[in-house]
Amino acid sequence: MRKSIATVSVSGTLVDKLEAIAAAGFDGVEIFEHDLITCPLPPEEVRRRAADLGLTIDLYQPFRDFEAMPELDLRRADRKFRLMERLGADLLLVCSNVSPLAAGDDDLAAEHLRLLAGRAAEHGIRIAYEALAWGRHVNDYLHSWRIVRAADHPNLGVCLDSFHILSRGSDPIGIEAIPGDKIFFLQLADAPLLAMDVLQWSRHHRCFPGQGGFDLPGFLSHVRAAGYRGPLSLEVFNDHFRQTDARRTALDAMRSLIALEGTAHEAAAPSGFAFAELTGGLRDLASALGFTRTGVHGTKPVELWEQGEARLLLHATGHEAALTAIGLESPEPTDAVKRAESLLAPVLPRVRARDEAKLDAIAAPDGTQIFFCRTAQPGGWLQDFDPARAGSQDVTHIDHIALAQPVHHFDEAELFYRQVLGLSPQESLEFADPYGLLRSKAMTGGGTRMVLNVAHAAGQPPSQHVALACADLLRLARRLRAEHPGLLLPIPANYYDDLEARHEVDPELRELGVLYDRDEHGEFLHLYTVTVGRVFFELVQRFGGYQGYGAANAPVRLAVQHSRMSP
Ligand SMILES: O=C(O)c1ccc(O)c(O)c1
Ligand SMILES: [Mg+2]
Repeated sequence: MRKSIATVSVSGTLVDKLEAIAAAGFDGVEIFEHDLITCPLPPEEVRRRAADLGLTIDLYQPFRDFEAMPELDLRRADRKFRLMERLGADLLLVCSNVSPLAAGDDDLAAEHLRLLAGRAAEHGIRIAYEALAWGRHVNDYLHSWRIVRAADHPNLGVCLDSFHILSRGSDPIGIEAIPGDKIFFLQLADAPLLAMDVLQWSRHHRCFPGQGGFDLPGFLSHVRAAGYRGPLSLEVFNDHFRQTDARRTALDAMRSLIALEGTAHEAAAPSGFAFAELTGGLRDLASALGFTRTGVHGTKPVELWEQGEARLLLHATGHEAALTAIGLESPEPTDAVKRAESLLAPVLPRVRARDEAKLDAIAAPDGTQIFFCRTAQPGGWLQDFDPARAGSQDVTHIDHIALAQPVHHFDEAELFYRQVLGLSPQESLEFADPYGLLRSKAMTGGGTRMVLNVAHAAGQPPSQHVALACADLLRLARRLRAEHPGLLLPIPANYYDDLEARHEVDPELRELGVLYDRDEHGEFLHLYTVTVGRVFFELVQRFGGYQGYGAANAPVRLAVQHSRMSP
């Protein structure tokens, strides 16, 4: 289907917006009135720019507070029709009246809309009537359809907007009863499931399909079943997207539509971590945690450090320590890359020596490289290392990797991990940091657990971490406390006073500085190393079916990390 987007969804001036939207591959735009009014170019010039960029102007909007007013005002409409002729737009969105002066009279609303459609027809223009979720009398899509049906004019149809329909909890199955050719326009937006005033929710928190909690695939299937043939158009009012780079937002918007349409290449979710790649000379830390250097890369200054199934690729270079790449176990790496490519993720060029294993990599939104590997396969990536097995077995595998995302790119990161990698978002959590509120969301599937955290600008502790699963965390903690004093993050006694008030726990937790959590499935022990550069390690042990990440203890970790950063 053709793909469009409302200019309100991206940042910049109208010309910036059109350029970014065209660059992302959209076919058309909805021009938001505010963007035109504030634009120095005459409508004819906007029309020419859009055409030069290969964009059609699919809709002009919004026309407000028209129907069922005490006095019919066609003068304002006439002016807008003339403007639309100059702009080359032939569809006007009329949203349901929010004025206290409007009458709750469907016959009058239908009569007014019929007259409006008649006047529009003289200009070759059609009217799409949209029920705003907060409309004074008309706030439900079936109500708007009843009025359109009663008005019975060929130039009048409905505009369906997924936000208005799903935010009110209306059942979208009713869409199938609307004739497809009476659905003049379709606007798509997702949103996080929030309990708040619906107008505020709509104007600030809409997001692209797949970034929120609505069932957009289900919604779209009803619209398709109705026989709608027009464009899929994104209309997203979002405080962050108004501020971020328009090209990046437009590309993300396009990615969300490709995923929603279901036309991306299919690939299975990764089944776990093959490796974590880190720069900045973390050898001493790895060694203290019981990792052994088991290989050296044939051609690159990279060492393989292993323990159980946990593998670290360590660069010796002296940059600030940072996590630069993640290897994911993928049943079919070629499919994974094809899916990523079809969803517009940047595929990274790899320079490799002739006999090295082929590794396919893409870039995540924060620049982290993601490699798709089949470690067990003969000739897999491990062949590039000269192996010598040995070492301790306290750590069994990588449990999860947590990456801080800039606040403006959190939604983009969520969409990436969800659609490109096939992970499912878990509950969004918030916890107090001494200097901010931290948002965190786990993305999981097929044995892979990623945690995305919001990075704050002000004094945020470095926050990339690799969590290592341990067979016997207390044993490892005893050894680390004895042999490497200063390696583990100290935990305040007040934490244990509170913990012991809530649960009967082993007093050794306090001695060792081990943190504790539990959920309805099981228990969790964890602790943290001090931070080196941007990176720290977490050691975890899950008991029973514990599903979480110790988020309840995150405020304690953050406070300790902050106190260590200050002089
Ligand atoms: O928030 C609004 O006013 C508004 C305007 C036009 C729309 O299409 C819409 O969905 C909301
Ligand atoms: Mg709308």
